[in-house]
Amino acid sequence: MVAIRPGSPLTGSVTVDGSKNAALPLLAAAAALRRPVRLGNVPTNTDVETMLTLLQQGGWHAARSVNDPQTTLILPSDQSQPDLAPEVAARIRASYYLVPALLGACGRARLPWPGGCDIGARGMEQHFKVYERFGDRTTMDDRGYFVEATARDSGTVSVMLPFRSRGATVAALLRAVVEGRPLRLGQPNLSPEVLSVVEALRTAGWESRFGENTLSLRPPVIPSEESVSWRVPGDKIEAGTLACAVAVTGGEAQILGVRSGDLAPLVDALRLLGFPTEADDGTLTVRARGARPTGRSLQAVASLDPGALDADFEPPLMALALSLPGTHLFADAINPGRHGNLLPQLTRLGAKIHELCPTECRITGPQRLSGAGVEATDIRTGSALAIAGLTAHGVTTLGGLEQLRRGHADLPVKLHALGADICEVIP
Ligand SMILES: CC(=O)N[C@H]1[C@@H](OP(=O)(O)OP(=O)(O)OC[C@H]2O[C@@H](n3ccc(=O)[nH]c3=O)[C@H](O)[C@@H]2O)O[C@H](CO)[C@@H](O)[C@@H]1O
Ligand SMILES: C=C(OP(=O)(O)O)C(=O)O
Repeated sequence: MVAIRPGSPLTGSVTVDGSKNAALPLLAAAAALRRPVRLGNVPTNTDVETMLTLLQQGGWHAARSVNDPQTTLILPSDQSQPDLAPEVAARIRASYYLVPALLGACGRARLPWPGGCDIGARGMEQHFKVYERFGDRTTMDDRGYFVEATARDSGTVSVMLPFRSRGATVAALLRAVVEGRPLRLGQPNLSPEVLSVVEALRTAGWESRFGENTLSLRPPVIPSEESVSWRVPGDKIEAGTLACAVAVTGGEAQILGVRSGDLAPLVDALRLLGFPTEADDGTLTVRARGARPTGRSLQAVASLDPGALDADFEPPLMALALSLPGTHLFADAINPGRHGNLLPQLTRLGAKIHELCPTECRITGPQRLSGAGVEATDIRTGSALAIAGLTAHGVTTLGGLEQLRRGHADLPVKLHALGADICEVIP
């Protein structure tokens, strides 16, 4: 566990890791492509390490470069095998991204129900609808699901998603890649993580177009087996978390290595609250020293719509808002169990939170928090508690670091580098 105490304002600069949630589908895309892929800026958090283990189990060569451990080489499978160790695959949500690659390599995929953050019912019936549109047979039981490729057609596959699921969008893209078929996808998820996959496929010769309501993909005119190089974008959520930590302490810092466009809703939120914030040329600058909170009401509503607030920004913003004047609204109906994880932990620090319903709450600040023992019950609950601990009077001990490390290789180290009073303690 780590112990956190309030201290001086966070200052300096720090570089974020590659994004876990972009790295996971890019690794699966590399496996689906059946060409050598050199992927740079691959973070070392445990979910990504789990994904690399799964690729190796499936027969792919997936290894970090000795000279540059952030670069991973993924080579096509010659000895594929579709039955990945269920206890490993069940650790992460993103094991479901491997279905298309396994279908391409073995014609079938058997996986356990996905794990990952325990933040409410997390269905995947839209993935199965996607596979069925490609002619695959799907079966499921208590332990997991089985997908089998049956059809060998070549025309365009059209799929209309009922909502903008990131997982189902990636499933459709990668299934089209494996089958070499054009895809027309209605109501796609257009998050930066999905667009990173689209961009990567373009470098491999796939044509793609998208507007707000449709995403289309076409195979390369001349297929190639040459290697391609991709790069995982910087982690927007890690950057946003660090920005909230800087703001809560009244500090001033530069957070490097993240694309400015990925941060627009977070930057808007910080500015609305009164923190001068710029995102330019891969650098997020937060100047909270001497900043006057506006007292304006933040409405942090998680959404899957293009350009809207990513659900994973909501917890760090909630931790920040507790220290600010005004009445602020928070909602995450995408992950219906998130508040059930986060709110009781913040309450242990003395936060007064008015729950409007299980997925919506109102906070009126500023509130004075007191240090206590808390638990990272999911990745973003962990990072929000680290932020809250920076202002809570006394010592906050944060346990459950294995959850935090699933998404961030070393968030406490980065906070320490900015001057936070945070250290690892043996319980
Ligand atoms: C690995 C990864 O990138 N995880 C992110 C991804 O999760 P996740 O992979 O769950 O995201 P999706 O966009 O696919 O799904 C969002 C929600 O829709 C529901 N759903 C989805 C598909 C389906 O077939 N049926 C169904 O019911 C689930 O309740 C799910 O929680 O997006 C969430 C919301 O932006 C983020 O909080 C997670 O950090
Ligand atoms: C919810 C998250 O991850 P996962 O979907 O992998 O559980 C997350 O990254 O915050």
